[in-house]
Amino acid sequence: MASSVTGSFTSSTRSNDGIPLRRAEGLMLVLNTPKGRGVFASRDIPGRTVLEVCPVLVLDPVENEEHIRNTELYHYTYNWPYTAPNQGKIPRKQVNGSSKPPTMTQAVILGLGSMFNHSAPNQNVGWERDIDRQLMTYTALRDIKAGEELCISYGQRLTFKDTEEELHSQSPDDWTEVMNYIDFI
Ligand SMILES: C[S@@+](CC[C@H](N)C(=O)[O-])C[C@H]1O[C@@H](n2cnc3c(N)ncnc32)[C@H](O)[C@@H]1O
Repeated sequence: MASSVTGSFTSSTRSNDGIPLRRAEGLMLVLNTPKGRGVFASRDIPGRTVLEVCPVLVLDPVENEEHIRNTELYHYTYNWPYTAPNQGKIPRKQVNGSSKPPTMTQAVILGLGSMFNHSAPNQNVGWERDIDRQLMTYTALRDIKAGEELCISYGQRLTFKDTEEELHSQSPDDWTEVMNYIDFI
């Protein structure tokens, strides 16, 4: 990390106009689950609780394709709509030789957002992008009991073997059902 951060604050950093960042009480990181690390509830969490508001690092699409895609970090990124900086300026190179400016890229979610594992049958956390402010908000989709893992859905194209694959037959046939949960928040 660049070492330009110092202990001093400018007048603008004392402003009250900032974005409130939140992390709910009762979240814990468990290190050795079958999915690697995971986020669990250490107490009951009511449905609709905002679990975390996470700042986002939006990646340059070319850097993402040429570099990040070949690293472990790629498994932690989310699809993110891309707007070139400086109104209409396109990245220094196009993605995969395409003649069109990219409209999508990937983003790294800072904070706990990158620790939520995937569960198709037991998704209990929804996420919502705030494109303009480069934030991701995670919300409990239902009441969550102490001891439950907090899981999002990564969708259907996974880049790893899902430890819950055998449970998929019990997941909703109709994915609009899952979208309905998400509308609930
Ligand atoms: C965003 S990270 C989640 C945190 C990760 N478990 C860790 O320890 O850093 C995504 C990675 O977690 C693992 N993972 C998440 N959900 C999984 C699942 N249902 N089955 C197996 N592995 C899973 C995969 O290795 C995946 O690439």
